[in-house]
Amino acid sequence: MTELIRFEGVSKAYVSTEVRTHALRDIDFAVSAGEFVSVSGPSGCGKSTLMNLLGLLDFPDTGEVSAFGQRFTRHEEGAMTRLRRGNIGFIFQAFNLIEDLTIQENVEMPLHYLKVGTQARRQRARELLDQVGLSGRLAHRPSQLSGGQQQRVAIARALAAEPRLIVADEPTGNLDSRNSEAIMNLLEELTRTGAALVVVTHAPELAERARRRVRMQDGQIIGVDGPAA
Ligand SMILES: Nc1ncnc2c1ncn2[C@@H]1O[C@H](COP(=O)(O)OP(=O)(O)OP(=O)(O)O)[C@@H](O)[C@H]1O
Repeated sequence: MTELIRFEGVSKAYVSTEVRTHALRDIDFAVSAGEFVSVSGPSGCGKSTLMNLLGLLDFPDTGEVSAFGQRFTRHEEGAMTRLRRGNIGFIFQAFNLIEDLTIQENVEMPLHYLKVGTQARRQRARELLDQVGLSGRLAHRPSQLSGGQQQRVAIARALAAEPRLIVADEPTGNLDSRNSEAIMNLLEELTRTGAALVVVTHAPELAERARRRVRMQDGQIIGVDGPAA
């Protein structure tokens, strides 16, 4: 299987005036094409930090990152942004949709960054919103939709640029059980399209659906269930 991203000996600390918090300690981790991986562990164990690094939003203090065929030994903002926009989709607990834009415009956003033409952008956004069952809501604003519907928009947005990797941070965290179930089904379907999905979650019912389940504690990976990468 094609390897998309690999961390070797990755560590990351946050330094404030008083304390130094070791958020990640010597992590080795890789994700291959089409995988469905869950990451769980207690609050503060480093899950969000790991997701930020996976999403090429941040860079480790020490260690090496290889992503989409490129090897980084230091923070290279431009290259990381380019790789991120072309290869990675994001889904957040708080949906993170832009209220000033319609649902359709929100889904078009990643394509806008990639300079895809207006017509192609619109068409792709409509197709995706149709796939997530929201074709009747194209001109609505995010706040006019339920939480479950907003998360479906966020999933459509994450898929817009046909990413090879999707990172999701507590995607069902703000949803009731019925909406969570619908979102979990949608995420599972998404892994059948060939994209890799890495999901951080406290919810055992979501974590258990993943083929590989990573457990973290105190900035370290303490266990992996399922096939090794
Ligand atoms: N910007 C920051 N500045 C200082 N410390 C931070 C910062 N971000 C995270 N930390 C600390 O790093 C550690 C790991 O945080 P992280 O957010 O990755 O954990 P988490 O597992 O995602 O937690 P949660 O489940 O509560 O979201 C924690 O001790 C946290 O307090």
